[in-house]
This record gives sequence, C-alpha cells and structure tokens, in this order.
Amino acid sequence: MSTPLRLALIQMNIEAGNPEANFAKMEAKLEEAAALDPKPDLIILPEMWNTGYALTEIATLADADGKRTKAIVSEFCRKYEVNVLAGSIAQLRGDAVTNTIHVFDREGTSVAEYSKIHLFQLMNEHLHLEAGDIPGHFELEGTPAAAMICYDIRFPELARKLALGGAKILFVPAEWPHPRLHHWRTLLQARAIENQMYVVSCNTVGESGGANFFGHSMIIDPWGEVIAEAEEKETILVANVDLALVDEVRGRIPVFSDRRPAIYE
Ligand SMILES: NC(=O)CCC(=O)C(=O)O
Repeated sequence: MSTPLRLALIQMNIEAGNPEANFAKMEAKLEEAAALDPKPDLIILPEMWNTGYALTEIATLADADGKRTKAIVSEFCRKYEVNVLAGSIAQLRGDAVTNTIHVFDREGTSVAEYSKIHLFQLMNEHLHLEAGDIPGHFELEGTPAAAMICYDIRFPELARKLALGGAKILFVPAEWPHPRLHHWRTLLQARAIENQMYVVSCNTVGESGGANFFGHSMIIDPWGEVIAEAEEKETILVANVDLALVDEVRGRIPVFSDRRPAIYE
C-alpha cells in the first residue's frame, strides 16, 4: 500500500459580489483546515470562491492576474507546508475574465493553472467569461493529477483525455445548484468509474447570487465507491485516498488497453 494522501475539502457558502468577505472567510477556513489533526496533505476550495456568480459586475470584482490569491495562498502553503488547490477564482486577464484554478505545493510554488473550458450558459457564463483551451494536467507530490471545473464534468471526452494523459486523481471545484443533485452525483461517479480514477469534487453550499447550492462535495474512489460525502451545510470534508488503488482497479478491468479508438475517435 502506498502512502495515503489526506484531503480536506472546504465546502463553504460564498457571498456573491463581496470579495472582501470571501477572502476573509477563505483565509479563516484554510487556517481551520491546516489545524486539523492529522494535518491534511492537500486543501481544496470550491469554484469562483472570490466573487461567486456576480457576473454582471465581474470585471470590476475579479482578481487582477490572480495576484491577491496567489500571494495569500502561496504564503499559506509555505507557512503550513501544505498543498492547496485554490478552487477557482474569477481572474482578470487584460480585458477578459476567466474562471481559473491555481494549485500550489508545500513550498508555495505554483504547480498548475487551469481555466474552465466549458462555459455554462444556464448561468450566463458565456456572456461574461472567457473560456480556457488547455486541459488541466499537473503533478502533485509525484502523482499525475488533473482538474476540471463544475460544468466540465458533463464532457466525458475531456475527462478521458486527462486520464489518457496519466491522471490518477481528478479535482472538480464547483458551484452546482439545486435542482440537479442527481446529475452531480451520477456524473461524478461515472467519470470515476469509466476512467478508473479518484474524483474529488468540492461544491459550494447555501444561497448565493440568487441560486441555491446543495453542497454534497464528494470523494469517489476508482471503483466508483463514494468514500466521503458532505451534507447540505458548511463543512470541511476529510478523507484519505490511496493512489495505489488506481493501478489495482485498472489492472482488474483493463479498460484502457481494451479501447478501440480507431473505431470511435
Ligand atoms: N457552475 C457550473 O458550471 C454549474 C454547472 C451545473 O449546474 C450543471 O448542471 O451542469
């Protein structure tokens, strides 16, 4: 058995349009997570935690080049020697705003940046945000990992590409509201089962910007078993994942070597 990775998912409410309140809360929650015993190896935040879906004013609220987020989170990682997947933030790049994940290692070094590829029209993202176009591969503590954001999980092609690129664990920060809880649970489990990888999803919870988010952050193993699931309230969801299980499951059902891409790609 390999050394397990201890994860802490910060399922929090986000005040739409109030970055000051959200930064203060995020910092308090990171401190709370780092104080857990045993200390987590990786702390994860939800989607667009800095602004929420205040999209009509997003250009004035977004973090310019992610500078504020990067400074705070990188310093925090160094201080507590912990990795952080800083959810996603609304980030200003020139005139455009992207929905972007930042990942920092225990030294506070940036190891990944991923911008949401599929914009969710039902929540008007396409009117206010610019889509990313680079899949979210990265490496964490020597393990190949990947990230998607919320609506991205409806695109199995992207998850498959990340798995074929080597990812053993997929992180999914989200702001996924009622009434689509059964889509959320089913899609996350499907991505885990079909790609035989861990899926770790951190959702927001409660009312924000006129929508009602249900929480239910989940950690799903490569066999599709839900090993931890939050309720509909603010919480820090903690679980250990053993990445050796990915190779074991891939060895039991050889999905990747059984693929016949010449027929369907
Ligand atoms: N923030 C999002 O991408 C929401 C996606 C969502 O709710 C869905 O049903 O898909």
